[in-house]
Amino acid sequence: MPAMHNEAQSPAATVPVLTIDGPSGSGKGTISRMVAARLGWRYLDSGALYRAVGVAAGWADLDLDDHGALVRCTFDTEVGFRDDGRGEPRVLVNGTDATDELRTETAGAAASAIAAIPEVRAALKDRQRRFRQPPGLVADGRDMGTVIFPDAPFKVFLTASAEERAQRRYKQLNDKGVSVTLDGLLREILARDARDAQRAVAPLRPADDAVHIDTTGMDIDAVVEQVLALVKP
Ligand SMILES: Nc1ncnc2c1ncn2[C@@H]1O[C@H](COP(=O)(O)OP(=O)(O)OP(=O)(O)O)[C@@H](O)[C@H]1O
Ligand SMILES: Nc1ccn([C@H]2C[C@H](O)[C@@H](COP(=O)(O)O)O2)c(=O)n1
Repeated sequence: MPAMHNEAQSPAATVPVLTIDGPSGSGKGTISRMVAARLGWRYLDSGALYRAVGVAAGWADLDLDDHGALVRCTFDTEVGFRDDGRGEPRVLVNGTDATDELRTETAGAAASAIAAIPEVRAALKDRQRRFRQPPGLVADGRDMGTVIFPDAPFKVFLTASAEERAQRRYKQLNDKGVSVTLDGLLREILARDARDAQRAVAPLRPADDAVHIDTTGMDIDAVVEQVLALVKP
C-alpha cells in the first residue's frame, strides 16, 4: 500500500531545515540568528555544544588527550539555551551561565580539539537532531549540511577571507574590552580552520548541494537578505 512507504519517514524529517556551515568568523552565528528570527524558526548553535563540553572538561580539569574521560564528560554535560531577547542567547552548562567563557578563543580551540574525537561527535548527534521542530530550524556549524541534516532542503556554506574573519573577531573582542592582537587572532583562526577541515570524521566541508556565499566585503544585512532569498524566493 503506498501509504506504508510514507510511514518510514519520521515526522521530524518533514520540518524544513536551513543549514549554515563555514569556518570560524565567517558570520554563521550572526546570520543564523537573524535569519531564524525573520523566519520565526528555531536556532541551533551546534558549536556551543562542543564548546560547552570543552568548558565542562576544563572545569573538571580533564586532559584533552584523555579521550575516554572526554566522551564521558560529553554524556554528562547538560547544555541549555536561554533567549532573553537581547541578542545572543545565554548558554547554561550544567546549570551555570557560561556564555562569556564559551565565546573565548581558548574555548573555541578546546572545542575544535574535542570535536575531532569520533565518539564525542556520535554522542552529540541525536541531541542536535532533536532541535528539528516545527515550524523550522536554522542550524549552524561545520557538518550541519553534510552529516547532521543531510536531507535539509536549504544549505549554505559561508566563507570570508581569513584576514577579514580575523578583523571581524578583533573588532568583536575589542568591543567587549578583551585585549588581543590581530596577528594572534589570524594565527588562531588559521590553526582552527586547518584542524576542523583536516580531521578524519565530519570535517568542515561544503555539502555538494550547498550554496556558497563569500561574505568578504559584504555587510551583515546583505548576507541575511541573500540567505533569506534561498528559503523564500
Ligand atoms: N558580513 C559581515 N560583515 C561584517 N561583520 C560580520 C559579518 N558577519 C559577521 N560579522 C561579525 O563578525 C563577528 C563574528 O561573527 P560570528 O560570531 O557570527 O561568526 P561565526 O562564523 O559564528 O564564528 P564561530 O564559528 O567562531 O562561532 C561578529 O562580531 C559579527 O558581528
Ligand atoms: N557542527 C560543529 C560545530 C562546531 N564544531 C567544533 C569545531 C569548531 O572549531 C568548534 C567551535 O565551533 P564554533 O562555536 O566556532 O562554531 O567546535 C564542530 O566540529 N562541528
